[in-house]
Amino acid sequence: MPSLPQDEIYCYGPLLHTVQMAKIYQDSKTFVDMSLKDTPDNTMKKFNEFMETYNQEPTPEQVLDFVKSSFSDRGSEFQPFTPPDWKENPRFLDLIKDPALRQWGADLNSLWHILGRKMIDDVKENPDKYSIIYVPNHVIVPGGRFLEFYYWDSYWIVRGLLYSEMYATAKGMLENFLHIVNTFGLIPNGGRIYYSGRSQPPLLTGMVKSYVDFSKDFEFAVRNVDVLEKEFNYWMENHMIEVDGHKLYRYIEKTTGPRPESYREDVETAEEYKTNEEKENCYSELKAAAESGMDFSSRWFIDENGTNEGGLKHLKTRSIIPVELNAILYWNARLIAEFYLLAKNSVKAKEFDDKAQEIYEAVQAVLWNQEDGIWYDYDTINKKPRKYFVPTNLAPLWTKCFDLTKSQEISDSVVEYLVNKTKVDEYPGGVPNTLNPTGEQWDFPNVWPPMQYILIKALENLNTEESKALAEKWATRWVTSNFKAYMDENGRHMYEKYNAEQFGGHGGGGEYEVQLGFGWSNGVDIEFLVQYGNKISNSN
Ligand SMILES: OC[C@H]1O[C@H](O[C@H]2O[C@H](CO)[C@@H](O)[C@H](O)[C@H]2O)[C@H](O)[C@@H](O)[C@@H]1O
Repeated sequence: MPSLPQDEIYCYGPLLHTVQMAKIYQDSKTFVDMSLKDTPDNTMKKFNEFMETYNQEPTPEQVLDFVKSSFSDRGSEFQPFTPPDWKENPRFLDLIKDPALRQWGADLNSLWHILGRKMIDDVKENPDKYSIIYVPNHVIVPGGRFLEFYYWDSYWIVRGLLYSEMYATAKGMLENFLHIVNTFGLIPNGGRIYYSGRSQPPLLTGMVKSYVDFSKDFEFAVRNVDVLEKEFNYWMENHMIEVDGHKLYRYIEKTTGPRPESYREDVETAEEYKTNEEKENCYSELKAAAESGMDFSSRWFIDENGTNEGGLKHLKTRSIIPVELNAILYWNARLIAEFYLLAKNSVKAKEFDDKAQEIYEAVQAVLWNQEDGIWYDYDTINKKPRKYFVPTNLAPLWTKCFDLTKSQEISDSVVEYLVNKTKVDEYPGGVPNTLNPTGEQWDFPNVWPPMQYILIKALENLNTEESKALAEKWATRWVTSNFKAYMDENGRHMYEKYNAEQFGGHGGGGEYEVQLGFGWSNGVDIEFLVQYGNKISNSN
């Protein structure tokens, strides 16, 4: 990622440190989302004078005055906007049998209005004054404090848009991502420059596949396959780790300093470390966890005994090989091969089929656990599988990174794992992200929409009687529980995360309040309403 003039305001440096450590906003993200009233240079000059005036020790009130005089409120980079291809009655609504659920489907479709964002022209003309990354087309965002695009969220948002027949909006978002790969060489975690040192689970190729499947616009894949290859290579070149001669991939981030959007929180987490090196190490683990999308979770803890107990000081994200990242990269390679074949480039198609095969073999050799009949993350410090439940243990089934001829055998062990060994089928509000109640947002009892999606698709892909029955049961439970939460007396809300222990409850915990909106929740519910809505009734 090239360096930008506004980096020293939004990404590192004394101004960022002074403002974030003054605790003038409850949510650290508020400040880094504000736009500049003047150029970065002039703002830095003004800041240096301000610090001199107050002997380098301004009070929080003085810092707040400085921020108010130098920055515009967050959100000022957008203009009111309705996606032009929005339709009131997309055909998917006809597939929903229950009238109350059908009305909810219509409400979900209407939420694309509220989540649509278009940048004002000034962002393109004066990008130095903004932390937002300029993109040519409008986007659908997650919602709440998340005013910009998020990489992996967009996979479920794009699928929801496609069911809503908003092909132009979906295609525009894909073009934005392709533009970003061409400009930055990677897709940042989210649409802000302070996110650009890390990515998120690489689902652009999967989004292109979804778009092509729905629209039959095969030319789009043919035209852009080289950009998808470029993104794939970014992951190959920056995330590889070898285990027993196999190349696998993990989450890792290489910039220095705390996460700008959670600066104070990260400084406090690193407080117990004395040396700069230890602190930087801690920041790197936090940022690598953010790259995974699961920030934060005991999934990334390795304590002194090699277990997942402890807290953020035990984060060892970079030393854990995550099942889903490897399963997704396998899928990317397969899809890129498919697109090269469409482009009649059989040499490239073969190259990517070979890459897929290589990842497949590594996943089977290192992550598959024959004893339990499931895949596990791998701990490279203690050289052992991490035998903890995470929905992503099933990700190879979602991306078809498994031997399809062994479906029944795998289905037997996977269903046994879910129903009897981990008992994750027993929760009324969905399958929790882990079984470890740490208070972190990606731990028990929180249930996350993308994970319900991965689990249900995994079971569907096994295509056995038992796995299909469980998939239908979980999809029904998910839809009806989310509907109950939506109809709650506190208002009509879609939440970013839900609660395994409560049918109709919503999630909490972690470093920010539960957010409303919400992009991926809407996308996942729309897809399950499409698939199972002819059977589900609100009284199920
Ligand atoms: O500001 C804290 C963190 O917020 C984001 O993470 C969470 O929200 C994202 C948007 O829905 C989602 O993609 C991610 O999985 C959530 O954990 C952000 O992505 C983090 O990088 C950021 O530090």
